[in-house]
Amino acid sequence: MPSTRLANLIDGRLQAPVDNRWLDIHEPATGVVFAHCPDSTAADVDAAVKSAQKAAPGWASMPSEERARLINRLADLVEARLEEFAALESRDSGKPVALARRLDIPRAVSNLRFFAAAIIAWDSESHAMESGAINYTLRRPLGVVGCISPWNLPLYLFTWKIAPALASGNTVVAKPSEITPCTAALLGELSIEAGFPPGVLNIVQGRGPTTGQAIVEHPAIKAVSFTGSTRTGASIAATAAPQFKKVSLELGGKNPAIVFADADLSDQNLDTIVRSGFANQGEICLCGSRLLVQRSIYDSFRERYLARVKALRVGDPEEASSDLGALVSREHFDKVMGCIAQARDEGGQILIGGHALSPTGRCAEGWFIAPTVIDGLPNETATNQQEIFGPVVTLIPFEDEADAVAIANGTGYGLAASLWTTDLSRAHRMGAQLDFGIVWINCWLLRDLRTPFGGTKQSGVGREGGAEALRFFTEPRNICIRY
Ligand SMILES: NC(=O)C1=CN([C@@H]2O[C@H](COP(=O)(O)OP(=O)(O)OC[C@H]3O[C@@H](n4cnc5c(N)ncnc54)[C@H](O)[C@@H]3O)[C@@H](O)[C@H]2O)C=CC1
Ligand SMILES: O=C(O)/C=C/C=C(\O)C(=O)O
Repeated sequence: MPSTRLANLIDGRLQAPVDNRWLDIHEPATGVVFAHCPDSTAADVDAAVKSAQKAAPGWASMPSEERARLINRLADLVEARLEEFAALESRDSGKPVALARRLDIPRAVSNLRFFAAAIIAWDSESHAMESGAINYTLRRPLGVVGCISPWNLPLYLFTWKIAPALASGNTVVAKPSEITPCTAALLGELSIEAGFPPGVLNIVQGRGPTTGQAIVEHPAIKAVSFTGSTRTGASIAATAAPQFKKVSLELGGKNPAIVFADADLSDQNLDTIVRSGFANQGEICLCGSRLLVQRSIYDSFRERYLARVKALRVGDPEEASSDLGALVSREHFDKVMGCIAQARDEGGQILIGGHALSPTGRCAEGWFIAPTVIDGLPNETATNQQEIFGPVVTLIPFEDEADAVAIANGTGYGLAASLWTTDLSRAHRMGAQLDFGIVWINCWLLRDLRTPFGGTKQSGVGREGGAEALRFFTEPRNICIRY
């Protein structure tokens, strides 16, 4: 298949970057370049912002039912081409096509439909004063907003940002990751077919420090919604603060999965615990990369857990039988292999995996790593403190509830914890004590799009999802009427 050139979507038209410079897009499963993406500059961003500014008044004053209709139309178009999107997402990111078909693309469709419905159902607050006045809150769109998304769940997270931004009446300048730009580019094409007015949704492809930075810096961008690394989140916050821009930052995690001796360790629950560590090659900020197990069941649990991890099949993402595919890039593969080497240096015992894999055939040169489980490292080690973002899980024993809370909270991150217990009182107690934005009890990644989504500490600032996202993308105005 000849390699293709992706385009920017600016002012309702597919355009090449002003400087005509392009980035190579690799297929992680083979290491081969299969597409080229615009290496856009500040000039492309500026053109997108100007178009978004022009479109803003019309889009903001359009009835929300009409905005919702267009967003639903886009969802229908994505759904109609689900297979094509899933194949492209898999090729671009290395994830199994089965996962993209089951999770990524359906969730992208749900994101669009959810916020199309949410904006119609959204109501405004009012506060009556006994002294004879009534207040109500108007929520106005911010104007032009920036949405910057990462490579691990490309279309899933891209739509998670643009859907609430558009539904609440903002015009958007969005940038997907330069590592996985393909599905956002296809979505951009479909937005033209759906009938979005020019300038409402602009997609500028390119690198973080250039294109991304230009979006964050642009004075006409009123807010930035970002998902990605903690380091980049800090840089975005530093750029945005002097301009008093709103920021929503969804950053890294070092999440605990906590298994008590009284947990229901059915096959189904064990499968979920394994999935929480290794889904999407461990490249999800919510993955339970620290597996805390009560000491009284440590040995028996470890045996059953390892048997299941051993059964995971790593291979060609195109094969329906592959549970894990390739890591997203050579650079990320090197980072994860470096983390495994560091764990060895710290005295960790590799129970399983710990090495790269070379599937035969077309994937021989791909960036595959065997699911890896490491034992024997205290919580304070770098391995247990740094986000690895790969198929690597550490096992950590704990004595009792207080010990589990101390170890779980003993990290600079605070995104998501999962807790496995049949003791309901313990579940409530720990739910209140765990310093994480999300606590899953006897489940993992069970998502209700109405709930607040985000983390504490270095995992970010603000919440996405449901009304939280609509609040972020709007400015409240208090109207007070005396009668
Ligand atoms: N929490 C999460 O969901 C994610 C965490 N990560 C973590 O980050 C590590 C590095 O991965 P990267 O791809 O380098 O993540 P990154 O945070 O640099 O990239 C995420 C997005 O931000 C953009 N970006 C980068 N620098 C920017 C800047 N100065 N201004 C504006 N936008 C900018 C990128 O182009 C991309 O679209 C991973 O190993 C992983 O640990 C990566 C992706 C997602
Ligand atoms: O909204 C979700 O269900 C998942 C979000 C995941 C991330 O933000 C991530 O992995 O970066």
